[in-house]
Amino acid sequence: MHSPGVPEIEADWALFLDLDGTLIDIAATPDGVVVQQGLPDLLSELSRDLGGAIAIVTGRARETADRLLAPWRPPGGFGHGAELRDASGRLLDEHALPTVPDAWATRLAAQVSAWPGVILERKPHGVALHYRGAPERCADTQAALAGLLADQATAFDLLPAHMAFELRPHGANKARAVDVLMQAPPFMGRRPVFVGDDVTDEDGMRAARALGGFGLHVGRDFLGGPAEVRDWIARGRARLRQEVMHART
Ligand SMILES: O=P(O)(O)OC[C@H]1O[C@H](O[C@H]2O[C@H](CO)[C@@H](O)[C@H](O)[C@H]2O)[C@H](O)[C@@H](O)[C@@H]1O
Repeated sequence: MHSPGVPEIEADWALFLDLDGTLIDIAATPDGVVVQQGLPDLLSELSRDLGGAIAIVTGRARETADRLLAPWRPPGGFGHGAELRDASGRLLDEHALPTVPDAWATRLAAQVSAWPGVILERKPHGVALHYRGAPERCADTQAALAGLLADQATAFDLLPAHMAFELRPHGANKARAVDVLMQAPPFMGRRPVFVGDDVTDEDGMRAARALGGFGLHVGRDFLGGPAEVRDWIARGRARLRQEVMHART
Protein backbone atom coordinates (compact mmCIF):
# COMPACT_ATOMS: atom_id res chain seq x y z
CA MET A 1 0.00 0.00 0.00
CA HIS A 2 1.22 3.50 -0.80
CA SER A 3 1.65 5.67 2.34
CA PRO A 4 0.15 9.07 1.42
CA GLY A 5 2.72 11.18 3.33
CA VAL A 6 5.79 9.58 1.79
CA PRO A 7 7.38 10.95 -1.39
CA GLU A 8 8.47 8.37 -3.95
CA ILE A 9 12.21 7.74 -4.36
CA GLU A 10 13.85 10.08 -6.87
CA ALA A 11 17.01 9.55 -8.93
CA ASP A 12 18.77 12.51 -7.29
CA TRP A 13 18.34 11.27 -3.73
CA ALA A 14 20.93 10.04 -1.26
CA LEU A 15 19.23 7.48 0.97
CA PHE A 16 20.21 6.94 4.61
CA LEU A 17 18.47 3.87 5.99
CA ASP A 18 18.23 2.62 9.55
CA LEU A 19 18.30 -1.17 9.96
CA ASP A 20 16.36 -2.59 12.95
CA GLY A 21 12.72 -1.57 12.91
CA THR A 22 13.12 0.11 9.51
CA LEU A 23 14.46 -2.47 7.03
CA ILE A 24 14.37 -5.49 9.36
CA ASP A 25 11.48 -6.53 11.60
CA ILE A 26 12.08 -6.40 15.34
CA ALA A 27 12.80 -9.84 16.84
CA ALA A 28 12.93 -11.21 20.37
CA THR A 29 16.74 -11.05 20.45
CA PRO A 30 19.40 -9.14 18.47
CA ASP A 31 20.63 -12.40 16.88
CA GLY A 32 17.10 -13.58 16.12
CA VAL A 33 16.39 -11.12 13.31
CA VAL A 34 15.51 -12.43 9.88
CA VAL A 35 16.63 -10.44 6.86
CA GLN A 36 13.97 -10.76 4.20
CA GLN A 37 15.19 -12.85 1.31
CA GLY A 38 16.38 -10.66 -1.55
CA LEU A 39 16.64 -7.48 0.55
CA PRO A 40 20.45 -7.07 0.21
CA ASP A 41 20.17 -7.54 -3.58
CA LEU A 42 17.30 -5.09 -3.80
CA LEU A 43 19.25 -2.48 -1.85
CA SER A 44 22.36 -3.05 -3.89
CA GLU A 45 20.40 -2.67 -7.16
CA LEU A 46 18.71 0.52 -5.96
CA SER A 47 22.11 1.76 -4.87
CA ARG A 48 23.36 1.37 -8.45
CA ASP A 49 20.36 3.37 -9.70
CA LEU A 50 21.24 6.12 -7.19
CA GLY A 51 24.88 6.20 -8.23
CA GLY A 52 25.94 4.37 -5.09
CA ALA A 53 24.25 6.88 -2.75
CA ILE A 54 22.65 4.54 -0.21
CA ALA A 55 24.07 4.31 3.30
CA ILE A 56 23.03 2.15 6.23
CA VAL A 57 22.98 4.12 9.49
CA THR A 58 22.51 1.76 12.39
CA GLY A 59 23.21 1.13 16.03
CA ARG A 60 24.57 -2.27 15.03
CA ALA A 61 28.31 -2.84 14.87
CA ARG A 62 29.75 -2.66 11.34
CA GLU A 63 30.65 -6.35 11.35
CA THR A 64 27.13 -7.32 12.35
CA ALA A 65 25.52 -5.10 9.72
CA ASP A 66 27.83 -6.60 7.08
CA ARG A 67 26.88 -10.12 8.15
CA LEU A 68 23.17 -9.31 8.04
CA LEU A 69 23.34 -7.63 4.62
CA ALA A 70 25.95 -9.88 2.95
CA PRO A 71 27.10 -9.86 0.24
CA TRP A 72 26.25 -6.14 0.05
CA ARG A 73 28.73 -3.97 1.97
CA PRO A 74 27.25 -0.51 1.97
CA PRO A 75 28.77 2.74 3.14
CA GLY A 76 27.29 4.00 6.37
CA GLY A 77 27.43 4.84 10.02
CA PHE A 78 27.58 1.87 12.36
CA GLY A 79 27.46 1.76 16.15
CA HIS A 80 25.14 4.82 16.02
CA GLY A 81 27.67 6.69 13.88
CA ALA A 82 30.77 5.71 15.86
CA GLU A 83 32.12 3.69 12.91
CA LEU A 84 31.93 5.37 9.51
CA ARG A 85 32.63 3.78 6.13
CA ASP A 86 32.58 5.71 2.88
CA ALA A 87 31.42 4.55 -0.53
CA SER A 88 34.88 3.28 -1.48
CA GLY A 89 34.89 1.00 1.57
CA ARG A 90 37.36 3.17 3.49
CA LEU A 91 36.92 3.41 7.26
CA LEU A 92 36.87 7.00 8.48
CA ASP A 93 38.02 8.19 11.90
CA GLU A 94 38.31 4.56 12.98
CA HIS A 95 39.90 5.29 16.34
CA ALA A 96 38.46 8.74 16.94
CA LEU A 97 35.95 7.71 19.60
CA PRO A 98 36.43 5.81 22.87
CA THR A 99 35.67 2.12 23.30
CA VAL A 100 33.92 0.58 26.28
CA PRO A 101 36.57 -0.53 28.82
CA ASP A 102 36.88 -4.30 29.26
CA ALA A 103 36.34 -3.85 33.00
CA TRP A 104 32.88 -2.43 32.30
CA ALA A 105 31.95 -5.37 30.10
CA THR A 106 33.17 -7.79 32.77
CA ARG A 107 31.10 -6.02 35.41
CA LEU A 108 28.01 -6.00 33.20
CA ALA A 109 28.46 -9.68 32.30
CA ALA A 110 28.49 -10.55 36.00
CA GLN A 111 25.31 -8.54 36.61
CA VAL A 112 23.52 -9.97 33.57
CA SER A 113 24.36 -13.55 34.61
CA ALA A 114 22.02 -13.02 37.57
CA TRP A 115 19.21 -11.68 35.35
CA PRO A 116 17.76 -14.48 33.17
CA GLY A 117 16.41 -13.09 29.89
CA VAL A 118 18.67 -10.02 29.84
CA ILE A 119 21.19 -9.96 26.97
CA LEU A 120 24.51 -8.14 26.96
CA GLU A 121 25.59 -7.00 23.48
CA ARG A 122 29.13 -5.71 23.08
CA LYS A 123 30.12 -3.54 20.16
CA PRO A 124 33.45 -1.92 19.28
CA HIS A 125 32.36 1.48 20.62
CA GLY A 126 29.44 0.67 22.84
CA VAL A 127 27.40 -1.81 24.76
CA ALA A 128 23.69 -2.62 25.00
CA LEU A 129 21.64 -4.33 27.68
CA HIS A 130 18.48 -5.86 26.21
CA TYR A 131 15.61 -6.55 28.60
CA ARG A 132 12.98 -7.68 26.04
CA GLY A 133 13.26 -11.18 27.54
CA ALA A 134 12.87 -9.84 31.10
CA PRO A 135 10.83 -6.62 31.08
CA GLU A 136 10.91 -6.47 34.88
CA ARG A 137 14.66 -5.68 34.56
CA CYS A 138 14.10 -2.38 32.72
CA ALA A 139 15.13 -0.23 35.68
CA ASP A 140 17.98 -2.58 36.68
CA THR A 141 19.57 -2.50 33.23
CA GLN A 142 19.32 1.28 33.08
CA ALA A 143 20.83 1.60 36.55
CA ALA A 144 23.67 -0.81 35.68
CA LEU A 145 24.74 1.35 32.73
CA ALA A 146 24.17 4.62 34.58
CA GLY A 147 26.39 3.31 37.39
CA LEU A 148 29.28 2.88 34.95
CA LEU A 149 28.97 6.47 33.83
CA ALA A 150 29.53 7.84 37.29
CA ASP A 151 33.28 8.05 36.54
CA GLN A 152 33.21 8.89 32.83
CA ALA A 153 29.99 10.81 32.34
CA THR A 154 31.50 12.86 29.53
CA ALA A 155 32.82 9.95 27.44
CA PHE A 156 29.58 8.04 26.86
CA ASP A 157 25.87 8.78 26.58
CA LEU A 158 23.17 6.52 27.98
CA LEU A 159 20.46 5.93 25.38
CA PRO A 160 17.02 4.42 25.68
CA ALA A 161 16.27 1.96 22.83
CA HIS A 162 13.56 -0.56 21.97
CA MET A 163 13.44 -2.68 25.17
CA ALA A 164 17.12 -1.93 25.74
CA PHE A 165 19.54 0.66 27.08
CA GLU A 166 22.82 1.43 25.38
CA LEU A 167 26.07 3.28 25.98
CA ARG A 168 27.23 5.26 22.96
CA PRO A 169 30.45 7.30 22.84
CA HIS A 170 29.81 11.00 23.21
CA GLY A 171 30.03 12.56 19.76
CA ALA A 172 28.69 9.53 17.92
CA ASN A 173 25.22 9.98 16.53
CA LYS A 174 23.36 9.38 13.31
CA ALA A 175 23.60 13.05 12.24
CA ARG A 176 27.39 12.63 12.16
CA ALA A 177 27.03 9.84 9.58
CA VAL A 178 24.78 11.97 7.36
CA ASP A 179 26.94 15.08 7.65
CA VAL A 180 30.24 13.29 6.96
CA LEU A 181 29.00 11.14 4.07
CA MET A 182 27.23 14.08 2.41
CA GLN A 183 30.58 15.85 2.05
CA ALA A 184 31.88 13.47 -0.61
CA PRO A 185 30.73 11.62 -3.73
CA PRO A 186 28.48 9.83 -4.42
CA PHE A 187 26.36 11.51 -1.73
CA MET A 188 27.52 15.10 -2.24
CA GLY A 189 25.07 17.26 -4.22
CA ARG A 190 22.15 14.87 -3.74
CA ARG A 191 19.04 15.36 -1.62
CA PRO A 192 19.52 13.44 1.63
CA VAL A 193 16.60 11.34 2.82
CA PHE A 194 16.85 9.58 6.18
CA VAL A 195 14.40 6.81 7.10
CA GLY A 196 14.22 5.54 10.69
CA ASP A 197 11.94 4.42 13.47
CA ASP A 198 13.72 5.09 16.73
CA VAL A 199 14.65 7.98 18.97
CA THR A 200 18.30 7.81 17.82
CA ASP A 201 17.13 8.17 14.22
CA GLU A 202 15.70 11.61 14.93
CA ASP A 203 19.27 13.04 14.76
CA GLY A 204 19.70 11.59 11.27
CA MET A 205 16.30 12.91 10.19
CA ARG A 206 17.14 16.40 11.47
CA ALA A 207 20.49 16.34 9.65
CA ALA A 208 18.82 15.33 6.37
CA ARG A 209 16.20 18.08 6.72
CA ALA A 210 18.88 20.66 7.56
CA LEU A 211 20.57 19.80 4.24
CA GLY A 212 17.36 20.33 2.28
CA GLY A 213 16.15 16.73 2.37
CA PHE A 214 13.58 14.65 4.20
CA GLY A 215 13.48 12.81 7.50
CA LEU A 216 10.91 10.03 7.23
CA HIS A 217 9.61 8.12 10.24
CA VAL A 218 8.45 4.52 9.82
CA GLY A 219 5.46 4.83 12.15
CA ARG A 220 4.48 8.45 11.53
CA ASP A 221 5.08 8.66 7.76
CA PHE A 222 4.87 5.09 6.46
CA LEU A 223 2.03 4.37 8.91
CA GLY A 224 3.34 0.85 9.34
CA GLY A 225 6.56 -1.05 9.80
CA PRO A 226 9.53 -2.41 7.89
CA ALA A 227 7.26 -4.19 5.38
CA GLU A 228 5.93 -0.82 4.20
CA VAL A 229 9.48 0.58 3.92
CA ARG A 230 10.63 -2.47 1.94
CA ASP A 231 7.64 -2.11 -0.42
CA TRP A 232 8.51 1.57 -0.92
CA ILE A 233 12.09 0.63 -1.77
CA ALA A 234 10.99 -2.08 -4.21
CA ARG A 235 8.56 0.34 -5.84
CA GLY A 236 11.24 3.03 -6.10
CA ARG A 237 13.68 0.59 -7.62
CA ALA A 238 11.15 -0.58 -10.22
CA ARG A 239 10.24 2.99 -11.16
CA LEU A 240 13.84 4.15 -11.50
CA ARG A 241 14.58 1.10 -13.64
CA GLN A 242 11.66 1.96 -15.93
CA GLU A 243 12.92 5.53 -16.24
CA VAL A 244 16.35 4.26 -17.25
CA MET A 245 14.86 1.87 -19.83
CA HIS A 246 12.59 4.62 -21.14
CA ALA A 247 15.54 7.03 -21.51
CA ARG A 248 17.36 4.41 -23.59
CA THR A 249 14.51 3.88 -26.09
O1 LIG B 1 19.83 1.73 14.69
P1 LIG B 1 19.13 0.42 14.48
O2 LIG B 1 19.53 -0.27 13.22
O3 LIG B 1 17.64 0.57 14.62
O4 LIG B 1 19.63 -0.51 15.66
C1 LIG B 1 19.18 -0.24 17.01
C2 LIG B 1 19.53 -1.43 17.88
O5 LIG B 1 18.92 -2.57 17.25
C3 LIG B 1 19.14 -3.84 17.85
O6 LIG B 1 18.32 -3.95 18.99
C4 LIG B 1 16.94 -3.83 18.70
O7 LIG B 1 16.56 -4.86 17.78
C5 LIG B 1 16.61 -6.22 18.29
C6 LIG B 1 16.26 -7.16 17.14
O8 LIG B 1 15.01 -6.87 16.61
C7 LIG B 1 15.64 -6.34 19.46
O9 LIG B 1 15.68 -7.68 19.97
C8 LIG B 1 16.03 -5.32 20.53
O10 LIG B 1 15.06 -5.35 21.59
C9 LIG B 1 16.09 -3.90 19.96
O11 LIG B 1 16.58 -2.98 20.92
C10 LIG B 1 20.60 -4.08 18.14
O12 LIG B 1 20.74 -5.24 18.92
C11 LIG B 1 21.29 -2.89 18.79
O13 LIG B 1 22.70 -3.11 18.80
C12 LIG B 1 21.02 -1.65 17.96
O14 LIG B 1 21.65 -0.53 18.55
